[in-house]
Amino acid sequence: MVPRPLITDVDGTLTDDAMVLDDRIGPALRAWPGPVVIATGKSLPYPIALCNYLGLDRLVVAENGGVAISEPTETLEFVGDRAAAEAVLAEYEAAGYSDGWGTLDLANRWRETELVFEHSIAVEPLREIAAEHGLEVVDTQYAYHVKSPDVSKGRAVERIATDVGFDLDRAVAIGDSANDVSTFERAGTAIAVANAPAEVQAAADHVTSDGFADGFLDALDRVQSGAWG
Ligand SMILES: O=C(O)COP(=O)(O)O
Ligand SMILES: [Mg+2]
Repeated sequence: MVPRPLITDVDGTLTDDAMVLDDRIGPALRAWPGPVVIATGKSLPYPIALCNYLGLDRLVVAENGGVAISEPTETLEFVGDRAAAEAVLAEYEAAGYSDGWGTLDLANRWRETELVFEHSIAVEPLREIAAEHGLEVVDTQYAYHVKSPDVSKGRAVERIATDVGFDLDRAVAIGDSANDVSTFERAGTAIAVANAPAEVQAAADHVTSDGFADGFLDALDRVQSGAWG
């Protein structure tokens, strides 16, 4: 039997509640018998470094699907429009608001297809301005992302699956937030960890009892034992 692909979110799924990577994640991902796709809202250097130092193939979705990379097949795809998001930021700032990052902004520094705002900012005016520019605001629970509506982790995962040649119907997707629902919709088995909000849990086939990395590791065990198909 061909091993099942695994598509995993990072923040809130492979981490603890302080967003620190759980020590058990590296061994668990290296032991997964099929391809592993890291699909995150973070900018590209973060998941590339994660794969690098965990010893994983670089199959990466970054920026909520704005960037898709498969190193084995030399795929590098960008979709989305950072300039459009910058126009939203400029208008938001002109209205007296800020993106919340201060002067050392490591969240947007390497971001190429969207912009991210700190989670304590005033989101309603941001939503209004983004909508006027044809963009949307996605709440990952840790930040707000201003992005093109046609950009999604799920669409980027489709691109990687086509290039690498794996079957999404056999894939297992695990995540915790609104930006994971598009992946849930495409994978054969979708699992939300317990810290996911109700609407994200409702989009999954299974929900773990534990939250964060404890839930993720439990989900891997259940899939591998055949309990969750
Ligand atoms: O970048 C974020 O806001 C969240 O990142 P994640 O998609 O890995 O959870
Ligand atoms: Mg997450």
